[in-house]
Amino acid sequence: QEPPGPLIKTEIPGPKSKQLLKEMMDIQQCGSVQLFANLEKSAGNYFADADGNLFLDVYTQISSIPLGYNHPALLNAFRSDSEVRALVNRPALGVFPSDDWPKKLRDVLLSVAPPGLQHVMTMMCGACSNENAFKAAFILYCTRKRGGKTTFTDEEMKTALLNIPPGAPDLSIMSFKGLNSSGAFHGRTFGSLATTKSKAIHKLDFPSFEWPVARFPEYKYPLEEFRRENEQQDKECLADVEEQFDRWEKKRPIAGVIIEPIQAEGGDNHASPEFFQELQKICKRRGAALIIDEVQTGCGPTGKMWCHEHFNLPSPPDLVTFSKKMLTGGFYFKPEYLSPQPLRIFNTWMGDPSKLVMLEQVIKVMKTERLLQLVEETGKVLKSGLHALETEFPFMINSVRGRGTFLAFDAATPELQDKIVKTLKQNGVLGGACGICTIRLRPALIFRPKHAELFLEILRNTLRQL
Ligand SMILES: Cc1ncc(COP(=O)(O)O)c(CNc2csc(C(=O)O)c2)c1O
Repeated sequence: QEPPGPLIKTEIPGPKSKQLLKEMMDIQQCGSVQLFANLEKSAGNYFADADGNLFLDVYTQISSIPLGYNHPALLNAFRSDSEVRALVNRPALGVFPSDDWPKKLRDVLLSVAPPGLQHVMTMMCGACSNENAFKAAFILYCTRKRGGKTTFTDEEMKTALLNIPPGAPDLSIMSFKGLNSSGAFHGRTFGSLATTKSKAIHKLDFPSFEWPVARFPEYKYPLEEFRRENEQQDKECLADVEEQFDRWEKKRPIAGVIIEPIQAEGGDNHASPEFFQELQKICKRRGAALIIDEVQTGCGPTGKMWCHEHFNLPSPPDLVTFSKKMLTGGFYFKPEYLSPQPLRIFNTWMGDPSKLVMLEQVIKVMKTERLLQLVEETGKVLKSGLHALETEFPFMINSVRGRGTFLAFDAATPELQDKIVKTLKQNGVLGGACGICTIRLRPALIFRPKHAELFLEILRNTLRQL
């Protein structure tokens, strides 16, 4: 049962969180921990911390809990004997999946596949999903280079083990970053990290690949007042994509392009449907895979199951990666991206059947409670409220933007961004920051208009306080 509203009893973080943090710092570097949760008292849209404080949560564990805390459908997900067994007998899915696994993949994951895609691989997390989507892109690129042959020369076999061409070919994946903004986030494992362009601290001290980066559009808001400038952004960025393909053709050919439908770490940077439609045409013409990273935007927060559905692409993306609210990692893909041989896209677990038991419930609740419609309805209340606040506090916040409840606004300075997030927390709201000065909203799919009104009231009081 959700509480009627936030309740802050202590300074934030409170004494128990501070004590627990001290204990944990003796075990690992956990300076990123903000609060310790009391999972028994957390309910719906409310996060309870170890000190008895209750927060309205509009950040939801970095945008990864679809139905809020302790949803009954999830608490009851492991009632039957078969569900418990899926929990306790974790299989190596690439070798000994249980006999209900093909049906689970069809009934759960393929039932919500992006339009036009009928293949899916489960994986462990967002980075793992992107790593293996890259591998699928490289396999197809090289198979095509061999004229469709699926055998390897002795030289390829030998040099692959030495990490040198031709066995380990000098190819690349292109990612995106605006000229003056923080850029893509695709994960922190080595391949995905090579395409991550949001913060230096994610990458310092780690060897990486020198791969191409194209410009991501940087729009002015409100969109309707800057149509011409923003169309010019699209034009320049698409020209940059073409130029990168030309420039890297000799040096390190681009086998794939990865892009978020909204750059969700880089500062909620948006691009138009026209930009994505043109990008897809360029990828087709250049023989590069288009990989849409829906790890943070996927599973409904923009009002559609998949954010790229807003772009009306003439054909499906080649691969779509997911994690977070989908509770399992993985990627959907076109049939040509099926590896010709087994054991090339592989790891011990290849995902986790118990997560599909939970996802099945999430999808059921999304349907029965019409949560995509609720996201649209709540998003309208939230967005118009944010527009009212940017009018009331024009020197503090600006550039309200987003789809569904996947909304954001900019603070006038990075310092003010930090103060707003900190003061919101002290006032009982867990929010999130991203990019250089953006405040991002990532509520659960069960966030209702009443929660939006409450959030807006607390945000208004916070801005008046600063
Ligand atoms: C668009 C997108 N693609 C891939 C990832 C990586 O997912 P994980 O590896 O963290 O599951 C993420 C993860 N998001 C994320 C937010 S903060 C963060 C971090 O590691 O600091 C990671 C993502 O937003």
